[in-house]
Amino acid sequence: MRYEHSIERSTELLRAALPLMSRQQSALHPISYAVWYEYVCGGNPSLREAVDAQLAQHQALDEVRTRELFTRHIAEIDPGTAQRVSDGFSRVLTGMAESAALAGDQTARFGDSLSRLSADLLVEHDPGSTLLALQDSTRDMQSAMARLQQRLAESQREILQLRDEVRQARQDSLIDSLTGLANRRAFDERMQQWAGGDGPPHAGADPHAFLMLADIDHFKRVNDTYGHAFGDQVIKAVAQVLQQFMPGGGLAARIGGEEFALLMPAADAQQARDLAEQVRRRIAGSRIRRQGRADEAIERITVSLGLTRCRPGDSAAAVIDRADQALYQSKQGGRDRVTLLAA
Ligand SMILES: Nc1nc2c(ncn2[C@@H]2O[C@H](COP(=O)(O)OP(=O)(O)OP(=O)(O)O)[C@@H](O)[C@H]2O)c(=O)[nH]1
Repeated sequence: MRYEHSIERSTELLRAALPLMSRQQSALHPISYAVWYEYVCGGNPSLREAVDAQLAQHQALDEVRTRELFTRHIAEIDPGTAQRVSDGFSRVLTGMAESAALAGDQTARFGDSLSRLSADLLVEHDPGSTLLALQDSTRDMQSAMARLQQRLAESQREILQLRDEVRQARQDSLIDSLTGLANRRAFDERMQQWAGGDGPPHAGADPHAFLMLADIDHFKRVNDTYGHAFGDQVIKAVAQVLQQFMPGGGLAARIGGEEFALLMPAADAQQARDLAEQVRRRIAGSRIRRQGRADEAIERITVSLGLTRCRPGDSAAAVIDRADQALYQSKQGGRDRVTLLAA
């Protein structure tokens, strides 16, 4: 998801963020602004939860905590992007401060000239020339205000662009670059959301959530026999199958070198097992060919799968541990099989 806030919306967010920011112990700078902007816009649940927990203890955010929140929930992006965004905020805020100061000076000058003109009127100067001078001052004031408006509009555009960059970089940081599946961090976040009491992510549609772990069998041998590049090709092929079978509301992730997870809603254990069996069969039945060597026979690629139900009340770690035990049993039992460990 990308930020698509209108100028009006980002102004609203700016207005909402600034008072919250100023109540904290941290200085007002681009990093604290980013934290509070994310907080008020509501698109960053983990940040919101962390800030709310802090505020619930009536603790204002100090410098150290603010930077921690930024690093953990916003800047988990490459340092180059983080630096660019930070520089961008500095620029935008400095520009806004300069514009406001300019407008302030101009307003003060306007006030002075009004006082002078009213004094002139009182001492019977030529009223025509006084009115002309008044007209000039008003025109100056109008153009200062127009410049201010333009600067603010430019600043807002720049903020939107920077927000887009942060969101995009964060999005990228949740994707596994080899397969395009969710990565370990995205998987952990989703599991935490569920274990944190929000209910399974797909609870609205189906209260039954299952976790399936899959591990490619004898993958070291595949790498050793056909090379690392072919190993990568196998990983991608397995990922594609998981993606194909992922039910709506589920999450398919690559959580280790040759280990995958599928978080899925299913009506009951039988349905979850059927889906895992389909995944297993599809992979075992695939013919993955080496690029440029279409005729070469490759040994069958298989996966072992461990499946368990995610029960309300379970911690994320407990569910993963149970699925891991089920996977281990599949390996011990001869591989290329599904084991369901009842909760
Ligand atoms: N090509 C490739 N290989 C990887 C990647 N990540 C991990 N590996 C390899 O995956 C292999 C995993 O091997 P093991 O954990 O020993 O297990 P295995 O050979 O799959 O055997 P079982 O799991 O017991 O069936 C190691 O050789 C790693 O080097 C990757 O991104 N690409």
